[in-house]
Amino acid sequence: MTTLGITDGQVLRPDGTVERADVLVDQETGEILDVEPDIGTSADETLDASDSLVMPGLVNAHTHAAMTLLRGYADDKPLESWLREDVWPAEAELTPDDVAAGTKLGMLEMIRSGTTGFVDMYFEVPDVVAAIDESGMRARVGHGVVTVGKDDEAAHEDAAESIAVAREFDGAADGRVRTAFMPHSLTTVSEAVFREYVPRAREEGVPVHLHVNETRHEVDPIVEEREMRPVEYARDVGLFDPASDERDFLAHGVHSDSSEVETLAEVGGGVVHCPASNMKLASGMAPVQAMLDAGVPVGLGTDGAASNNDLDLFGEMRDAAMVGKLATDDASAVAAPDVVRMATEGGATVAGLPGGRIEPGAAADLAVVGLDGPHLTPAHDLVSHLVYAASGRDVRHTVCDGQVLMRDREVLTLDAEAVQEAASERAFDLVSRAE
Ligand SMILES: N[C@@H](CCSC[C@H]1O[C@@H](n2cnc3c(=O)[nH]cnc32)[C@H](O)[C@@H]1O)C(=O)O
Ligand SMILES: [Zn+2]
Repeated sequence: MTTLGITDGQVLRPDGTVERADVLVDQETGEILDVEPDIGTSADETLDASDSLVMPGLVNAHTHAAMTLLRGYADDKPLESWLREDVWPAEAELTPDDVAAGTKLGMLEMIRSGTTGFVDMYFEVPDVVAAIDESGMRARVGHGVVTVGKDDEAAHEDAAESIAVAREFDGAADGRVRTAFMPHSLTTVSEAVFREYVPRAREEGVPVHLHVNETRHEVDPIVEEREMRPVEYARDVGLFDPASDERDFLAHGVHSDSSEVETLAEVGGGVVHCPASNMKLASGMAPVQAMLDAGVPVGLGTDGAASNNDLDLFGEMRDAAMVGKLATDDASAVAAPDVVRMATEGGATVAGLPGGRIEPGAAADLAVVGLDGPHLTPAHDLVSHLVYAASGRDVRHTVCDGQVLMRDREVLTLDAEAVQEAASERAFDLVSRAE
């Protein structure tokens, strides 16, 4: 057994308390062995956590990692015109190598800011998986299906590809990669495709992940045509089935009404709250406190870097807390401890990934946050600091599956300079092809 010891830090425990302890990790199983004072120094490899907080690695439960290539390419527009006029034309030009380069850039940024696991909906999934394998991160990935504007044959091909990659790559990268069937949304994928392919996802034993209730524009046609709320329609086509072993989960849920919140709680449907993307595209604000109160599993996501515009989950935590209060006119809503839980354990639960808790037997997915900056002084309450004062730049070390991905702010698994250079070059080339 080779061990990793994270020494001399304070540790954020699953109940939200903080205690002085070392964390000892079995690097072969990737699990935490123990959390006790003074147990780390004799480990094979050590990480210094003095003046730092060891927290569960953050989980970005909804993103499109390769969209880093379109960061800052089209801003200040609502979702529908942003997608149709700018994003989709550029994405039509993407090559597998572009997607690999953009995904690596996204992972570099995520590792730098303490994220250890993510959910990725995109295309060229084999290349995405190869990049994840290299980075050492954990992810649930899928091929996003869009059928609007396609003939029947092309629509079926797209959906069949999503099922095929979900089957092929589940368990890849030593089990760090899991998969899902990922229809883009209830309005960009036809009813026929849902009815035919959701059962196939069930046969493969993979969950379904999609965008739901993101904008009013997406809700209205469903309510008008079907006289059902979107979550109800989703259930009608087979999603959020409590009898399924897999947890289906939706991104956004902005316009979910109280009946939909009830339903999601009842059936255990997960929600990924993406506050920055929802503010930037003026989509609205999800009823997050109501979801938490009802017992809906909630995680946090950045969405793609083109609608955020970064992948730093510390920013998401602050946004979630701030807008959660503003939207409900209640300063006690979406409180810091709940936000930290959403960004860690909540995201892991929603995405069905290990991690999110620092305790013996849990996956050793960890972020070590330096506390020595003036903006984190004095340390009255470290959970408060994580949400309201810290940023991803405060992260010193990142560990996933027991392996050190970043030591002293240097990413070990990806060559930062080469990744940034390749992504810039490909991004400029991509947009010039699209124009
Ligand atoms: N196979 C599909 C690709 C779908 S991938 C997932 C898609 O979600 C898009 N996307 C990114 N952010 C958002 C959002 O906030 N809402 C809805 N879609 C988004 C993204 O641009 C990408 O096209 C095709 O042939 O077009
Ligand atoms: Zn999205």
